[in-house]
Amino acid sequence: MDNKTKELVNKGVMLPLMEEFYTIQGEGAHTGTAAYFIRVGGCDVGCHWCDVKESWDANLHPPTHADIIVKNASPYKTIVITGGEPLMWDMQYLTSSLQNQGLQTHIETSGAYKLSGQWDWICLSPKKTKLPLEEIYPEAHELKMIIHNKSDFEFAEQQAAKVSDKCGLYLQPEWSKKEIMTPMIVDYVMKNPQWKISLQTHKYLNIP
Ligand SMILES: C[S@@+](CC[C@H](N)C(=O)[O-])C[C@H]1O[C@@H](n2cnc3c(N)ncnc32)[C@H](O)[C@@H]1O
Ligand SMILES: Nc1nc2[nH]cc(C(=O)O)c2c(=O)[nH]1
Ligand code: SF4
Ligand SMILES: [Mg+2]
Repeated sequence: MDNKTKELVNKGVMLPLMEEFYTIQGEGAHTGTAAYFIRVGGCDVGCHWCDVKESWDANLHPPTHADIIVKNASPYKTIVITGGEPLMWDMQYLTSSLQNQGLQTHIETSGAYKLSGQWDWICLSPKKTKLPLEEIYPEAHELKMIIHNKSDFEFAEQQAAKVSDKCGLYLQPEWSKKEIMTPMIVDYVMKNPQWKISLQTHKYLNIP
C-alpha cells in the first residue's frame, strides 16, 4: 500500500472493503428489516467460532474510497456497517457522509476499539477475548450476547449490568452450538424476561 493510501485509510476516507450486499437484517432488534450491509475487513478479537474469519486480515481487502461506498449505499435506507471489527477504523467520514444522504447508520461491533462515527443504532456484542472499552456501554442501543456454552449466560449478565436501562438485551445462540444452546436460551428468557432471543434468521432463510 502506498503512503497516500495509508494516510487516507488512517483518516477513514478509505476503508478495507470486504463486501457490500443488500439483504434482510437477520439478527437482533431490527430483524426482518431490509438493509444494505457494508463489511469492512480487519479484526484481531479472535472469536474461535467467528462466522467470517475471512474478514480478519485487512490486507486481503482492497482499500476503497468511502465516497464510492456511500454512492453504492445511496439507494437504500438502513445501512449496517459490520466486519471484521469496524471500530478498528475511523468511522467518522463514512457515517457522516451516509447521514448527509439521509441514510440510517447502524453498526455491529464488539466495542473493543475506540468508538468513532455518528450512529443511529449501535449493536454491541462483547467478547471475553477483548472486552469492550467502557465508553461504549452507555451508547449501546442493543446488547447482543453470543451463547456458545453455559458460562456465557453469566458473562451476558455481567455485560448487561454495564449498559443503559434503555438498551435492548438479546441472547443469540452460537451457530455451531445452536441445537444444544437454543433450548437453554428459550428456558433462560422465560425465566429472565428482560432478555429476548435473537436467531441468525438469515441463515435459516439461506440469504446473505
Ligand atoms: C461477524 S460479527 C462482526 C462485527 C463485530 N466484529 C462483532 O463481533 O460484533 C457480526 C455479529 O455476528 C455475531 N457472530 C459471529 N459469529 C457468530 C456465530 N458463529 N454464531 C452466532 N453469532 C455470531 C457477532 O457476535 C456479531 O454480533
Ligand atoms: N442478513 C444478515 N444479517 C446480519 N446481521 C449481522 C450480520 C453481520 O455479519 O454483522 C449479518 C449478516 O451477515 N447477514
Ligand atoms: S469480534 Fe466479530 S469479526 Fe471479530 S472474531 Fe469476533 S465475531 Fe468475528
Ligand atoms: Mg454475519
